[in-house]
Amino acid sequence: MEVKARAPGKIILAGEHAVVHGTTAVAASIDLCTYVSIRFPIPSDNGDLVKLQLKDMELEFSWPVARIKEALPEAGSSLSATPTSCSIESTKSIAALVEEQNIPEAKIGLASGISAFLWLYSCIQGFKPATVVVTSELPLGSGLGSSAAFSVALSAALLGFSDSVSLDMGQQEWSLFGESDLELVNKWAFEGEKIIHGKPSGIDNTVSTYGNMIKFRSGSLTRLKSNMPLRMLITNTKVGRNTKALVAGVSERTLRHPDAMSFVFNAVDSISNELSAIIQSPAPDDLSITEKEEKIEELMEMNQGLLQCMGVSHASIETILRTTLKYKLASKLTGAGGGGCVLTLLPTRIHFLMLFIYYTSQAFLFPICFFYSLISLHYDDCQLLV
Ligand SMILES: Nc1ncnc2c1ncn2[C@@H]1O[C@H](COP(=O)(O)OP(=O)(O)O)[C@@H](O)[C@H]1O
Ligand SMILES: C[C@@](O)(CCOP(=O)(O)O)CC(=O)O
Ligand SMILES: [Mg+2]
Repeated sequence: MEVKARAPGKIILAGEHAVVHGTTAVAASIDLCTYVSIRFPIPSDNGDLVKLQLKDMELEFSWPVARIKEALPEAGSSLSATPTSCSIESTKSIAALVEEQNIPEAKIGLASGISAFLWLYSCIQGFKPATVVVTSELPLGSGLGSSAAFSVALSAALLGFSDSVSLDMGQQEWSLFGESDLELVNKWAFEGEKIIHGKPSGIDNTVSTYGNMIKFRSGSLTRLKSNMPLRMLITNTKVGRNTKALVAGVSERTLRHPDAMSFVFNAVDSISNELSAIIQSPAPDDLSITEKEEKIEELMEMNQGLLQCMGVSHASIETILRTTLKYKLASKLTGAGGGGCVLTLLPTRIHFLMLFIYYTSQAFLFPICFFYSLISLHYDDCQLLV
């Protein structure tokens, strides 16, 4: 039997980085997903390998089950219903398992994803041979939460085979998890994110697990219901970066300037709360859509300024900001910054096609940019195909 899970990526409308330090952030899932399928060999296959195939990159990694068991005895003793953090000892053993695989130098960033795979796989499924296939519509390391979508889809697929989750195995369509199963998927995915990000806030795995739009603070989520159209253009600067290093950089700055940074984080908190209130305010209220959009644009600009204070902007991001400003459009980075993707609010006054023509006429942007056109927000939560 094969189980396939899918989980969406995300954008952060306000509050990235500050959310790691306990303030509020607002995120929405997008309709680009990561897919993970798992197949266990039938007895006649005589398989004794755990295989991980990253289809988009045409890469395959494999380990004899006995080798994983020898390196990670601790993992096999955990219960799938009890998410477990990877100890320092297991982190070292996993590093050795990953090193044995000779990952191509240009793809070395995958090491953390492969490490998360080894931990989640052996904790949830124990020491069994299997073939795990991963594909993704998300660009990796670009701020759209590929690490979280990977961790969520992987946890969901692995749990789909475990006794901890009760699913109707006769389904032919994508099926949704129940509320308590979603919570379990989210907790395991957070353990994966910890291996990839170092110190994640948990917002990315939470929005990927539950879908739609959420407000998130210190591990707890509030589901948001948007009462206005919200169109975002996503531009990928294609400048590679690593979330773990950027998050660590902000923490170091916070240690150097604790007072100043606490004001920055508090300002971000207010921005996120105001943004979520505007998005949720009932449609026929005092503010017209245009007034709401203008407020959101201003909040995005303010959030971007504070992200610059945290030291996570980049020349490529500033180029996009300048370009969109020419058309009186507000933008901010999304995710960890340092390159990656930029959000631009497309207010109802702007027709997307018009903007596309203007924007693409900026020929100098072509070598560095890639558009995702309009990505629809409010995508579903993680799902399973059995
Ligand atoms: N489909 C995938 N297969 C393997 N590893 C993945 C996949 N998606 C994400 N990852 C891991 O997550 C890392 C990118 O995560 P991160 O730096 O947090 O950026 P983002 O989450 O914004 O894409 C990759 O370098 C890789 O280690
Ligand atoms: C910077 C941060 O707020 C978001 C990181 O998102 P991404 O990995 O760049 O997609 C980190 C976190 O909240 O865990
Ligand atoms: Mg990430």
